[in-house]
Amino acid sequence: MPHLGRLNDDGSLLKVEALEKHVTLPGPFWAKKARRRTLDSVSFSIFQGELIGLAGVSGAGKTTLLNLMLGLDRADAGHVICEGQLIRPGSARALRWYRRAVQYIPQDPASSLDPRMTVKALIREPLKRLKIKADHAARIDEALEQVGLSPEFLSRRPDELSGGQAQRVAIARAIVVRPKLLLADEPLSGLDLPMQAHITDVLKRLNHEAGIGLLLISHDLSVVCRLCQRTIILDRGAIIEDRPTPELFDAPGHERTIALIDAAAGHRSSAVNAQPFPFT
Ligand SMILES: Nc1ncnc2c1ncn2[C@@H]1O[C@H](COP(=O)(O)OP(=O)(O)OP(=O)(O)O)[C@@H](O)[C@H]1O
Repeated sequence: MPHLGRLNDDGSLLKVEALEKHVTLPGPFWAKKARRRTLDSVSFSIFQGELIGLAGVSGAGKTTLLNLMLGLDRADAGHVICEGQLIRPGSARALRWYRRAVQYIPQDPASSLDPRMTVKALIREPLKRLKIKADHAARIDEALEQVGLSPEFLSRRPDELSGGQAQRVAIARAIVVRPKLLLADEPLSGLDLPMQAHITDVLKRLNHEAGIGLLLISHDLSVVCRLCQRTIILDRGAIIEDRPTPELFDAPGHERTIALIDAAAGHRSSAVNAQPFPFT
């Protein structure tokens, strides 16, 4: 499929339209299996360069939605659309254009980085896999610099990296293909506060300087409010809020949002060297 570079009919880069997903619950082999709805008519659009937070408690359906948006799983109803094309599971070749446009940052970089590979080989790997014809060495240097790592890291292996350095390598691997959008699954979890602030700055800079959009998935609204202009709250598989972040914090429209804001404020106040919580 050629990379057409056009937008969806509503002007968005990525559109999620009335997505439904069910899971079949385990039970005795003779019984009719019960089904539970994990996504319920989920719709939203992501426009070029937007910084969006997708928040919800554990079990809200964030991972289920992410897997559909990445074309790793098939919806029971509804669509994911990018550049006017339906996104669904397919061969690596068929999805190559999409992987160039939309990249994924995993939750646990340490376990997603092949321990046998050097940082240089790890960052080069998506360029090779996606058959990107460019000066690979120059792209690798550029990506490393964008995440604030010096060239001395190129020869290191994952077990020679701290958690924050490994996360920056994971981000470098995602941006080396020059995507339009990053889908990041809890990218700050497991990092201390200074490193969280550093990675937040890296993601902000990528947005300002390279125009890369972000869908940041997190259960923690304190992370979302530092980075994202718009916040979507997912609750029991359905979107209950989709609003500008300051507005959501000023006047939350749902009791489940208030609970998430209270939890986020609690995280901040219990943290050493906590910075002021911007919207409370
Ligand atoms: N394979 C499965 N079998 C049964 N239930 C499942 C399966 N996968 C997901 N679920 C259920 O679907 C719901 C949504 O799960 P999902 O992992 O998408 O939530 P989440 O918001 O990502 O949670 P977390 O923040 O803990 O990762 C949960 O109730 C979960 O128990």
